[in-house]
Amino acid sequence: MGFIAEGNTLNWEDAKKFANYIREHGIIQFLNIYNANKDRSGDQFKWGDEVEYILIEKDQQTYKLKLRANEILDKLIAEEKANPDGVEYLWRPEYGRFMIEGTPGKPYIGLGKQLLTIEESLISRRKNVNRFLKDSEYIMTLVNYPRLGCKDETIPSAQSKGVVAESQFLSDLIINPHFRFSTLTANIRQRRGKNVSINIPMFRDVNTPAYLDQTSYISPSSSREDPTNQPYNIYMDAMGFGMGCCCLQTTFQLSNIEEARTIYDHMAVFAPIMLSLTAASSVFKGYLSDIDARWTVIAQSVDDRTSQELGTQPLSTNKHLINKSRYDSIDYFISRSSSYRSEYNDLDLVYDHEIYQQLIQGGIDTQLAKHFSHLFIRDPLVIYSDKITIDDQLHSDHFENIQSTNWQTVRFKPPTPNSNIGWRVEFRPMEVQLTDFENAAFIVFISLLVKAISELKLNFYIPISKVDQNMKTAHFRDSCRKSKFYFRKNINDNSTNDKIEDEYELMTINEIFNGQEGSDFVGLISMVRKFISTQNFDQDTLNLTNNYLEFISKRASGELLTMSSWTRDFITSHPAYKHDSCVTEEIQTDYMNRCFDIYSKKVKEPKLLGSYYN
Ligand SMILES: Nc1ncnc2c1ncn2[C@@H]1O[C@H](COP(=O)(O)OP(=O)(O)OP(=O)(O)O)[C@@H](O)[C@H]1O
Ligand SMILES: N[C@@H](CCC(=O)O)C(=O)O
Ligand SMILES: N[C@@H](CS)C(=O)O
Repeated sequence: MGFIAEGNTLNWEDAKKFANYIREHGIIQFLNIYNANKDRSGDQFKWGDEVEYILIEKDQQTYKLKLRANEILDKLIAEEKANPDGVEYLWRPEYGRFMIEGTPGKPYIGLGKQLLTIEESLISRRKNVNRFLKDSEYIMTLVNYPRLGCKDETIPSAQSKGVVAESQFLSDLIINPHFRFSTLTANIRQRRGKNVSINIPMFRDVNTPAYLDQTSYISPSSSREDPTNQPYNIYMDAMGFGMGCCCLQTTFQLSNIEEARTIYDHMAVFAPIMLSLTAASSVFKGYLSDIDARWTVIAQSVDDRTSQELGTQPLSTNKHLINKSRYDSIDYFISRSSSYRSEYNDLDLVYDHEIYQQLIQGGIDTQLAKHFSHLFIRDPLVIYSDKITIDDQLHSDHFENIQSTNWQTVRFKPPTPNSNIGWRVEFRPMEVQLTDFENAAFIVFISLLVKAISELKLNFYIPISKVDQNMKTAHFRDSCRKSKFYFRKNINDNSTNDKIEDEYELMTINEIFNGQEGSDFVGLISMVRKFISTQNFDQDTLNLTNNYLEFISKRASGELLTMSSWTRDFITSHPAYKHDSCVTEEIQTDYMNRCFDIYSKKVKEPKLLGSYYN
């Protein structure tokens, strides 16, 4: 969840008048934070996870999205307010009125015995919410509700075409009632000048017609010339289709700013790899899609760029031609470590030159100045009317405003003013998994990897343009088993003698994790094992991490399916499936039943989980 405050928000016409003010003061606030914290060192390795859930109501026949997560959240937050230091979990709003986000009550410290508690914490986190649910209500960790946008999929049932999203498929009622979320929705749409337009390829099965109108998206008046009305295309028109998706994030506090900058870069290289390995979203708006991951759907769902910024009209009122959505992969590496080479930053970075100068004059080095002046090409979207003039020494609201609406694969997070929190990196690409076992496995794996990078001085650099190509590849159907990703051949090598093109090659996810036959590349699982061998883990922790690593190794090898592939298999072999890409209510119900039975251990699903989840 991004930066949130109480109060009234400005509509776009009013908000844009303050854009320059917010940016300028956002940078002043950042400089204050930077100067107070640039030399801090020796911060503990603290870290945490964020898991997003959807709220479902199950009756005998169907599963529907329940639009009252906000009511449950009110109760959870009341408990937190009454006992701020004593609650085991922190609960936060998410975009959908059917969503909720949970994090540990306090960050974990160090790596060791507490790894044993992660899965247990995820299990009891659900129970913590269950206390406030009715018998027929459940929270599930599904990336997206398969038929979101089809008729009658919510309780209460809701009509489309509200004034906020103006969507022909989604009601405004699905948006969390906190002002942040409706303001984001309306202001993105108004800034852009029209509805967002999300287009993803449909899976073309033998009976899939070129034009499908299961959700009647082809309105009688719309023409086949319309880019949103192309054959074999799934068209969605609202922020909720993207930000209604759930992810699994992890955040790490590193010992000092330099370590954080280095971890940021290496984890950015990992983002597409982990997106592919955790892929868990292959159905959108009731259709089987030809992509396996949510990322592009969210990217398109919050793309507020104007025609000028997109280059279809000459720049006049806007300042920059912008190559990506606010939600996208990062464009720039920021580390000053010895393994960094400027050639890795091979994208033509768009950044605000005035902000850049402000940062340089404030004492920031060119690399970090470029990073933040790149984030600050964006306008603030949510401005709270009574929090415009604030004390820049005490607050960071304006900085956080821009920072937290740059939803990128990794986020470099400076310390929070007036707190003991240090420099952090948030890893954001992973898709949430069906079971707490899988979520725990990925949380633990990423935490071990982050530590291994620092302690074993691993080097994952490849040119950032190749990371972008990997990001595209990660979406391909079954990319985890079938695609190849650019990856560094020698991750122990921090020398800089080779030609850049000789440093990397195309590898499968299996090779990246399990090593390459006939080469020195041993794979990440071995690297993480090597790191573990340097830690004095007790036997229980060793057994646990071993179990998780074996599971991840099998996902990577393709022996176990990703949730996306498993979902495709389930749907295409369902007796009611007509090989026309349509996921009907009947199929969805059986699918959700199956997910539910797997999660609650009523059935085993070895194709997805092997024998690891019993
Ligand atoms: N000092 C810390 N170091 C590392 N991680 C922390 C620290 N404090 C909290 N976290 C973890 O960071 C995650 C996000 O917490 P935080 O309160 O920073 O959220 P946020 O600002 O809403 O994040 P987001 O960047 O997702 O908008 C949680 O997993 C939490 O456990
Ligand atoms: N739900 C979003 C992330 C929302 C956020 O930025 O907190 C995702 O799946 O990536
Ligand atoms: N949850 C995200 C997307 S709406 C945020 O609050 O920034």
